[in-house]
Amino acid sequence: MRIGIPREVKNHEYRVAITPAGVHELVSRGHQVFVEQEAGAGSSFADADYRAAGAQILAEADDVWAAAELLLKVKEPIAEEYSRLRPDLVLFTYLHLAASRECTDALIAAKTTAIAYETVQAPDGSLPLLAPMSEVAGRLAPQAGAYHLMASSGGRGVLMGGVPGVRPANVVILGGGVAGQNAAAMAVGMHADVTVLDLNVARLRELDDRYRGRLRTVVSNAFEVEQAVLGADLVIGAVLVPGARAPKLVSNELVSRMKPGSVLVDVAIDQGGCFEDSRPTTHADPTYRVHNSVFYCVANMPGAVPRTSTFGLTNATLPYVLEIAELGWRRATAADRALAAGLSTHDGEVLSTAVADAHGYRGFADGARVTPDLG
Ligand SMILES: NC(=O)C1=CN([C@@H]2O[C@H](COP(=O)(O)OP(=O)(O)OC[C@H]3O[C@@H](n4cnc5c(N)ncnc54)[C@H](O)[C@@H]3O)[C@@H](O)[C@H]2O)C=CC1
Ligand SMILES: CC(=O)C(=O)O
Ligand SMILES: [Mg+2]
Repeated sequence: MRIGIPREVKNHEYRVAITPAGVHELVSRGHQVFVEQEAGAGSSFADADYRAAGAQILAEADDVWAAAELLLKVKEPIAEEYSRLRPDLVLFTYLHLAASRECTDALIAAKTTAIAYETVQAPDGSLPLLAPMSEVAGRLAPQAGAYHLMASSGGRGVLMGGVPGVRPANVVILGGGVAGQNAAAMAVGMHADVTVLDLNVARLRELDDRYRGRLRTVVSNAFEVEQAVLGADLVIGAVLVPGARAPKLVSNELVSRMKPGSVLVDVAIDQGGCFEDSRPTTHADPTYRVHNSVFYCVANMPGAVPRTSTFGLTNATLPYVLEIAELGWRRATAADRALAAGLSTHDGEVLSTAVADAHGYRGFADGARVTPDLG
């Protein structure tokens, strides 16, 4: 199969969809790989590294897209890329379509077959292609929060770990899944006072067992979220309902009663965000104020640590890329239900219930296809 790897174009996105080792694996199995010039530069991979692994380097993004039967990306296509979408292309990338009607409609209009990394779902319910980036974003969240808690960054002027004789920062993590657990690990490591809220008691039990009193676990409901948020210096939003828009757990009114200079990091922003006032920001301009609090809502947090993230991403995606390359998307999704769960659009139709629901597309019944009215 012909596989294309363009350079990412989103703001401060330095990841690339595959490492040279991944290219080597594909080429050694007889596939052709086309990499855009400098695509790996942000992750410290030179064109020569890809060439040595067997890739052909192409100067123009247009040529990479045109050469590809299967196009691997990191982030969803953005407006300047929509014209390159086409019906005989399989696009495999993070899509977050429930949060973007514009991108959904672009894929539908172009009749592209799109498979979303973040909804590939293993039989146990886990999300193997979201997990590595949730690990990265979760580990970054206390780091970003700690930075913005500094008075010099507009925050409350609280040091995460305090000092002997002075209280540490109060850190509240909403959602104890992959991102939440990784955020907790770092926040505990920084000696903060950490509380994790989740609906899933089994998750909280695991955390309680692992940390043996070094963090608190609380079942999530509106009352407990309010109590926790009012006491917090730093709130990290890390909830997920797979494929769907994130539930809004922190209202504008609640933020108005938070401590002045408190910081809210919304990791769940790529699914629409779990705070009422969340809107996506970029690494170039990551924060804004709501009442007296600082909101950080960067939708591609792992893009800031591209070298780590590109390895983590390729480790997870390569087995699925190989399935698609060897079998074609139809046979690959028929053979692997985890991969099939990632199918989002095909031939002008939405194949995901959660995405169709998020955009109110009419006539969608679970498992059926829907042709939205793009009117
Ligand atoms: N901003 C960024 O750069 C990145 C964002 N993400 C996002 O982070 C979010 C979390 O992802 P994962 O940790 O992998 O998901 P996960 O599925 O592992 O964990 C989500 C957790 O949220 C819990 N939850 C759902 N509703 C809740 C509620 N009302 N109250 C409390 N907990 C609730 C679930 O029980 C689950 O434990 C996703 O939206 C994902 O897309 C992931 C990577 C990068
Ligand atoms: C998961 C995702 O969207 C990201 O890593 O940017
Ligand atoms: Mg994202």
